[in-house]
Amino acid sequence: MTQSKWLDAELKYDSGVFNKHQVVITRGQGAVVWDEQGRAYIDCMVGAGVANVGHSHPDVVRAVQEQAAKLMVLAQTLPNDRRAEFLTELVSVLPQGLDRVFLCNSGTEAMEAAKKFAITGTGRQRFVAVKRGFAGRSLGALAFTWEPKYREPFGEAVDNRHVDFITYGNLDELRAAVTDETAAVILEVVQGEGGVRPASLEFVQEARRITKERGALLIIDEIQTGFGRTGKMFGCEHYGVIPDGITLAKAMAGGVPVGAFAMTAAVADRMPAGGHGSTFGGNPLAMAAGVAALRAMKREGMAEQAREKGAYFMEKLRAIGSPKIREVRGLGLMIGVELKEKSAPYITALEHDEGVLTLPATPLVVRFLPPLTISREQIDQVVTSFARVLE
Ligand SMILES: Cc1[nH+]cc(COP(=O)(O)O)c(CN[C@@H](CCC(=O)O)C(=O)O)c1O
Repeated sequence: MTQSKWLDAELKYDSGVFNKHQVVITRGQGAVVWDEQGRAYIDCMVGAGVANVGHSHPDVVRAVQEQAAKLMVLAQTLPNDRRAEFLTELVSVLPQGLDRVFLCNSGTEAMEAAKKFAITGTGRQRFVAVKRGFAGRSLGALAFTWEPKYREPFGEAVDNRHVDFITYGNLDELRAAVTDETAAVILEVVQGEGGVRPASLEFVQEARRITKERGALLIIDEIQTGFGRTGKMFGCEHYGVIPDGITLAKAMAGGVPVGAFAMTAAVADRMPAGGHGSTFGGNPLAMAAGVAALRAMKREGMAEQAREKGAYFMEKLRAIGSPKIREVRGLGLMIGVELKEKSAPYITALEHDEGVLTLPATPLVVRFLPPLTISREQIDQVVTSFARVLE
């Protein structure tokens, strides 16, 4: 079969940073995507945890179509009905007190904003981050990203001398690292790219206690755990903790790029006027998609779906009983299967032989991030396929 002209063009003109698969995906609906030959794949990748509401959710599609025909572009200095509607909708689902929002266009931008608001919000310059944490690829966010392979190519341009890294879950290291110079502790309640690792209750609750005690902020990175993924609207809800700030992106607008840093008024009010900004942040097109996505999440009870289906999915994965599986772990529909060998060949076999898309999370883990609307029948298909490739 001749290689696709679309694949040719991407391989020829793309920057080269991505390891390109050999399929060209042209369409998606719900939990399924199709390649240009019309082959269907159950998508447990969804753009690394973006399509929580499913591909091309009809409400999101309609909202984008209508808004595109009305007004797509507007600077954030000019108020807009859709943006106001989105902010109102978002604050209504955020943990109590997080009612001031900086809007941007990606997770890494949300993390950059969080860093700046934390500095002005506390007058401090040091941060505590967690080993295996992933905060984004920009030079500022990379300072909080643990994996050396992401930082080393850029040398001193990634300056993390102001960051103290602690071991995920280590209370003693946490207590020793947070001082009166600490602006914020940054952590994910489930490390996603770091291997799908849920935090312990005591670690997250101690992070909240110790930051309050020492005048630092607790910023929880919900870019991957947010919007129903873990079985609650936000991952921090599992821990009974309300942070001072939350970074958000991925699923927030049903697939249209949006990022945000949601924070308390106490933090927001200490940023100098004009101290940060974003050209595309809060644009009416993305805001319309976000309103539709948030309303669909609530109306369809997607967080509850994730809780129920996640328990079912993990139970079925554990029942495979393969000697190649070390552990099945996760929260809601944020699931990782740690193997006793490299996961890459199995991820490839799932795609090529079984028509199932998954993604890695460190070299040994197969990560499953399906739409929260995936059906139980589709889960069964995925599990059967996974059992087959493990044989
Ligand atoms: C927790 C978390 N924080 C921040 C980011 C950065 O978001 P963005 O700037 O929108 O990509 C991501 C991306 N997570 C994916 C890593 C993507 C990459 O390799 O880069 C992932 O988990 O695969 C996260 O999962």
